[in-house]
Amino acid sequence: MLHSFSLFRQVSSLHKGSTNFRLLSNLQKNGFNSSAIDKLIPFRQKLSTWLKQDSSKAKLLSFRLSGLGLSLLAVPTLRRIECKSANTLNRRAEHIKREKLAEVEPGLALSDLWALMKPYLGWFLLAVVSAVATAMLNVEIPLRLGELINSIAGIIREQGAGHAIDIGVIQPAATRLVSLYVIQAALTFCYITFLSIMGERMAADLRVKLFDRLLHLDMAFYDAQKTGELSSRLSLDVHEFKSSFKLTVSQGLKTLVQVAGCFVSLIRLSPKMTGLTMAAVPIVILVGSICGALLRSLSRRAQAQQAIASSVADEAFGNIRTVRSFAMEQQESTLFKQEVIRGAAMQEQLGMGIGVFQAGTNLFLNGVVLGVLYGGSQLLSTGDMSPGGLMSFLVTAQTIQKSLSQLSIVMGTSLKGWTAAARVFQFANLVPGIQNSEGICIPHHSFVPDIHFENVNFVYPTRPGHVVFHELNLTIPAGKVVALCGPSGEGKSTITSLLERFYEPHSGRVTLGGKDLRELNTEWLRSKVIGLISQEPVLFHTSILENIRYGRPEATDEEVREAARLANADEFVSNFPHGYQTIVGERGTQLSGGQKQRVAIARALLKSPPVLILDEATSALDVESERLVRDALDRAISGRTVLVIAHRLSTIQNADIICVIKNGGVAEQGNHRELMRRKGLYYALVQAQSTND
Ligand SMILES: Nc1ncnc2c1ncn2[C@@H]1O[C@H](COP(=O)(O)OP(=O)(O)OP(=O)(O)O)[C@@H](O)[C@H]1O
Repeated sequence: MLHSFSLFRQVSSLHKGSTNFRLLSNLQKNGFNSSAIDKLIPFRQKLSTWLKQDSSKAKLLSFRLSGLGLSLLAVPTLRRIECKSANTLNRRAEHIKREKLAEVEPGLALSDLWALMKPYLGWFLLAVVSAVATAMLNVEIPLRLGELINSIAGIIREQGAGHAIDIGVIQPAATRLVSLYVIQAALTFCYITFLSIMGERMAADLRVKLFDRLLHLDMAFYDAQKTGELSSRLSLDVHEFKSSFKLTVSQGLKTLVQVAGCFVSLIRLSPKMTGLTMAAVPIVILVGSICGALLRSLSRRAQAQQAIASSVADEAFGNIRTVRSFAMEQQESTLFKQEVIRGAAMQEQLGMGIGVFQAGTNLFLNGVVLGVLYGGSQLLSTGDMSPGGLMSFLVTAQTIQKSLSQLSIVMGTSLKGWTAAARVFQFANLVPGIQNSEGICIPHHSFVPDIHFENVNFVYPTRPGHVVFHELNLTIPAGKVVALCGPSGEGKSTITSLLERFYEPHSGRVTLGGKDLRELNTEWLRSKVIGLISQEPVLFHTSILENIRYGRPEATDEEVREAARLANADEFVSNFPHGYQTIVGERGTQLSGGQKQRVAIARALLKSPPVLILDEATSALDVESERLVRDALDRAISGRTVLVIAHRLSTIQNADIICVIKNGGVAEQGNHRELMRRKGLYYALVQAQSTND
């Protein structure tokens, strides 16, 4: 208890946004659990953020409570499902759910929307004009209809019943009406087409902008995001925004103009009846806004639930080999089913809620129409209104009724679209901390690729409580092979990430060729200087040829073959029926582990980088495969500055320098013979490994 209290006091003394490396490093060395520190720091930061944002949190809370009426309906159904699946992987789903519900919806800046629409303003104006004109015609048509009925009624009155109507007399009114219908059809075509063009182009722009931005964001961003979430923003959210934009502008604008125009028409037709009809409006607005709030809350929770089901599926597909090898298909399927049923139950309730709302609204508004009919017949009998006038009043009132129910759907959809756009722009507006194209490229002739880590302090942004490096100093001389070894989780891979500038040191610096990495052009650094051969070779779903060429698209087929020959890959690739054109699956399925590694080595060799990082494979290869890979690697490293992460110490005995990484720094260094003589950490590691072997 005292221990925890002292830990909390020490952690609480950290300033927000800063990392006290000495303190954290001491806490870790003294046995404090880093995950406990991790938990406390965000807690402290969350608390202060909560206090700062209290007003918006309060709003959110009241919004959630407003959904209580309908969420009560959901409880019994969900309980039943929960009981059935209590012994499945619920905790994973619970975790995802907590994350989803804790997400605060981002806001949308109008300037972002404006920037997106600006290139298509011409289409937008044409669409708006056509939609408004269509709406005005919708107002005008009932009046013209009334005019036609009045002229027919006039003829019948003049001629008496039983005579055929002289078409010539009603022709002008009929022609006007037909022309209006034709114009209305043409205008409808125009606004739908213009909005379609604009919506599709804006959605394409948004997708491209978002994808481009995501590709350039820092690694720290990816540490905190799920890839499924990113693709959902690229596809679903953009789609939602596009559809709702089109609907809002076309139907929303049209209905608003229609309601306003129809209202004016009603007053012109009969101010008295308009006054009576309008008495119903406040009731509609009040009931509409209460139901709207309830439905919005339910809709948000239903959407979050759907996202949970998608996350479960994404994880299962992404880790399909693990799922298979632990025979967890049934459990994964049950978990997915449980989340899908839960989502479906919520969607059903939402559907039911919308049904109740719309049925009630229709019933009420139809009652209003009956009232109008009753009032109208009274006015008809006193001669205060013509039959055509009553007909126009009824059609106009019904147009308003339809428009209002249309408007409530449009509002729901535009809210969804607004939220979706906000979510897209939330990522599209992020600025990468590490800019790719800024900085210098050292000319080839004066470039000596020696690397220095000088007093580097580092924590991962997603784990601010865990110090990875405290005052790390490490030198990798040009043209030498430096191997990193040490216990697991001590930071060997992190050194390579800092060298590739995936992350920035908190303090201290990393230099290459005498220049701080921050001064160098990152694109040049990654594409021309550093080559990486990682533990898990990553292949794309394309031909072997294109996989090797990845990173140097301008390389000729012959250069690709030459790289494959050096990497001992040419022979097995040529033996495939389609040779270099063989398509490999997303994760290089249909290639063996050793073959994948040799393709990855060929890819790195094609770049011919002066600095090579080798994250040695831990996966066991058979003797022949290992010999081929090792042979390829020996060729790959000759004449280069090489940083090797060694998992099996037997592979690094010939390295020029071996560094043991421990406790946030280099604990020991020298060549194999020196370190064995010293009988220190390296010696102990070698002993431990040979005992295990
Ligand atoms: N992306 C990340 N975000 C947060 N913490 C990370 C991340 N990657 C690694 N870590 C943490 O940083 C520490 C160093 O990890 P690193 O992968 O560099 O160790 P390593 O020595 O290469 O381990 P191994 O030998 O097991 O591969 C570990 O405690 C790890 O949990």
